[in-house]
Amino acid sequence: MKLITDKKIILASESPRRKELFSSLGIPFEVQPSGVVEELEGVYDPEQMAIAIADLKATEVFRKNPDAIVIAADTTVRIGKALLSKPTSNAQAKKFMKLLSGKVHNVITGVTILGPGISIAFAESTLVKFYELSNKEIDAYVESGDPLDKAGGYGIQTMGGLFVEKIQGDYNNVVGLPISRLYRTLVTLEVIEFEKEKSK
Ligand SMILES: Cc1cn([C@H]2C[C@H](O)[C@@H](COP(=O)(O)OP(=O)(O)OP(=O)(O)O)O2)c(=O)[nH]c1=O
Repeated sequence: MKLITDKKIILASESPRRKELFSSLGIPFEVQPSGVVEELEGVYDPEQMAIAIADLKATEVFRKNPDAIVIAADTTVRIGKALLSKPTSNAQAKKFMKLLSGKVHNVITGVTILGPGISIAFAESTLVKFYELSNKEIDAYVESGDPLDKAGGYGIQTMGGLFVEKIQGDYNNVVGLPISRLYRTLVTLEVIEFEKEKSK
């Protein structure tokens, strides 16, 4: 299958994982990180919050590129009533790991698509269950430096994947971009289409 587009597409993200996942569509795109400070006032549920932050990122880049289709995302981890974004220190990353140990959490990614006449957002949620973690393995994992650029303080695609007992939902959503749902949405919006096979 080959996908094509006649639009200028911008992924408003500095995340290498998002870039890699978006590349799987096989269409040309540019990367322009938004530089937005991810802070929001007010009370939001996790889905609303992930979408609101994705909106901020997409809006900032769309303002500078009003002819483009701009796609932004935000990932957050919810456990009980707590929302875990990226840990700001190793000490906080250890706290996050202790909270997640032996429990089920949600990984929620909000996605916003903006373009001329297009404004769409959705949130995708994946359930992840961690095994019970020992203090030794938490310390060893956190000292590796892996948690600091990742929501919830772990990477399912890196050694954090060793802690995962079960997952229910889209794996790529945990990595940071629900690419299958995004692909479907872009097809529905006619931003991307299938290249017709040339008749022989
Ligand atoms: C839970 C989890 C998150 N992550 C990453 C995905 C995101 O890059 C990051 C969540 O932070 P975000 O704030 O969503 O994204 P970002 O700051 O990295 O990039 P940008 O805002 O420019 O798009 O956590 C993993 O790589 N693996 C995981 O298992």
